Amino acid sequence: MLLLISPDGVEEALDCAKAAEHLDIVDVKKPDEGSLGANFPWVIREIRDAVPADKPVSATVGDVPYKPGTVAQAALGAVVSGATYIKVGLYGCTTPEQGIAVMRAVVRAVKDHRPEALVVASGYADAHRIGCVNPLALPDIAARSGADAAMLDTAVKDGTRLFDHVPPDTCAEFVRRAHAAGLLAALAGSVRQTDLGRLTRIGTDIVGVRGAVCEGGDRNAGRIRPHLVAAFRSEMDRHAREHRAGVTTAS
Ligand SMILES: O=C[C@H](O)COP(=O)(O)O
Repeated sequence: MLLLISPDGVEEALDCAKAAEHLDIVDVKKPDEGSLGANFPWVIREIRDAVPADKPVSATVGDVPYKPGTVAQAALGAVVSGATYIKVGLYGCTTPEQGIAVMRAVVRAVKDHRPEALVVASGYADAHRIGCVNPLALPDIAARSGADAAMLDTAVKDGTRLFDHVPPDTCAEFVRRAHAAGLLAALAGSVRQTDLGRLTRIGTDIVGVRGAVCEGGDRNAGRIRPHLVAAFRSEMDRHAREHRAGVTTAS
């Protein structure tokens, strides 16, 4: 399982760089503009320059509306600025068809510019609270639009968590559908160390976190700390070892 960490700007990205050996992807976002809030192109560029070259930089394009043209332009901005994972939160899409229309436009915009960049179609575990497309529709949306990964995060960061909205069995079905379509499966949403056993067992490819590696577990007031990133990775590694050895723990 790969570890994706979401700093809110250049300063936190520098702290991520100090913990680079413990993480796999640095994800640029602007949390005060939403769960998948988009940051400025110059911030993506600065962060690309600040983190080791062998660590991919991801950028969120935003909690986007059902406006394929607008979103395709934003996605191009992210890839031109140096991101090689482009994440789109389908916030304003109420049907799979709308999600596919947005994601097809994004895939074309991104891959015309940089064919090897990975496009991530993200839905929301708490979709029922915001009226957007059902979480289990994401793998099909991603596959039919030519994206590379399907993801779930939470839209409302109020302390509720991924498994509060999409139970582990349903997350397992999400992962199964993504893998059946040849996609990566990414899961996030106030994930804690105690969730890592289940995320490992269901075959999650990428886990995305912010709050769990911030001081006090606070994604808004706390800052990302390198030692918390190291501790989180260590717990991931422990679960991976136990999974390989066939050990099942309670969490
Ligand atoms: O993409 C990952 C998100 O930033 C997760 O943030 P969170 O762990 O604070 O919910």
